[in-house]
Amino acid sequence: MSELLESLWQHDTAFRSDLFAGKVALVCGGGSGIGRATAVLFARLGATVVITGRTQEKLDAVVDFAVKKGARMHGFAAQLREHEQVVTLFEKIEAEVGVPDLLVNSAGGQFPQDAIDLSPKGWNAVITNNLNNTWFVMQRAAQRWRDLKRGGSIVNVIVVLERGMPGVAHTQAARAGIVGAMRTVAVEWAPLGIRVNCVAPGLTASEGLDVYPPEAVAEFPLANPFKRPGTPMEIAESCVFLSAPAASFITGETLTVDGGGKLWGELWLAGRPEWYRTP
Ligand SMILES: CCCCC/C=C/C(=O)SCCNC(=O)CCNC(=O)[C@H](O)C(C)(C)COP(=O)(O)OP(=O)(O)OC[C@H]1O[C@@H](n2cnc3c(N)ncnc32)[C@H](O)[C@@H]1OP(=O)(O)O
Ligand SMILES: NC(=O)C1=CN([C@@H]2O[C@H](COP(=O)(O)OP(=O)(O)OC[C@H]3O[C@@H](n4cnc5c(N)ncnc54)[C@H](OP(=O)(O)O)[C@@H]3O)[C@@H](O)[C@H]2O)C=CC1
Repeated sequence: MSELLESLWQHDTAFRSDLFAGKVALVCGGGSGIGRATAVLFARLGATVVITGRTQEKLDAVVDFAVKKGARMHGFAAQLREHEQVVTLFEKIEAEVGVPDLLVNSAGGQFPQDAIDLSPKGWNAVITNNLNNTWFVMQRAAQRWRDLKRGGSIVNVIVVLERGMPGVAHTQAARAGIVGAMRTVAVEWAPLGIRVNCVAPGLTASEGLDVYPPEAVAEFPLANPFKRPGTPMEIAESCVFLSAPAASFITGETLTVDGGGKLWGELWLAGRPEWYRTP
């Protein structure tokens, strides 16, 4: 783990080292994968960072590393599907750290299953985990910014929607909901000085891939024309760009970071069905 964190810390970046000095960044899902890379990058660029997720130990490992590097980072556990926990989380952050200026929502996940077999409980679990949690957090941030008469930036990490994604219909539906909400509030919240954007990663080498069956994993190199997964830092750089002043005129937009997977590639997350095998 410390090797991985060290490589994130050393990774080349185009951004200025004091870009976010004086800012507080909240990264949901910051204990692993894309969220962890984003949190580490914010910390390297001078932000005070708060990471959240359900598992305190995962958060502590990232916080301990960052603090040893001289960065300012805090880890507060929360179940973001529960609105009350989101409200309490914001109260705790404001009391102990300060009001976040920047929000990156990278908390989420799903399991692979053919859509025809999804149970109502499984559908609801994934919708709640990817639509409700993101919405609760972005709305709470916006409410606090409105109350305090200050703006902010929100970046939601979603999935690529253009071609559908066999094996994860539930998550596609949830993320499409986020895009609809994002485009709507980009207009409603512009007068409040709030920008809202999404980053849509392609296949990315994170712990999150551990839930996919071996036959799906074996074909992951077919997901895009580079024939490799992206790295969490390749996604993090886009999250940070959209949070930065360099993106001050960008709102309601989705930035796809998928190595061209939208244009060429195949991804069968629950395994390739017989019909789509070559004869
Ligand atoms: C462009 C490329 C994109 C593709 C690659 C994408 C990769 C990633 O997104 S990686 C990132 C994310 N990380 C994860 O996905 C983490 C793993 N997933 C989960 O934690 C769960 O899937 C969860 C999101 C559903 C967790 O919700 P929770 O409410 O805790 O779920 P339960 O375990 O209680 O299950 C509720 C219900 O859901 C059904 N179900 C859950 N897992 C499976 C499964 N593996 N297969 C089939 N059905 C599943 C099931 O109905 C569960 O109820 P019970 O039957 O009563 O257990
Ligand atoms: N890796 C990939 O190929 C791709 C990933 N994505 C999306 O990007 C996002 C980040 O994924 P990635 O970093 O790869 O995967 P990870 O599983 O590593 O990251 C997801 C993080 O979200 C946290 N989390 C999940 N559900 C909740 C919840 N209800 N409340 C609080 N925290 C939660 C998890 O922590 P904990 O379990 O401790 O709560 C975990 O740290 C996800 O939305 C994912 O679906 C999109 C496209 C491709």
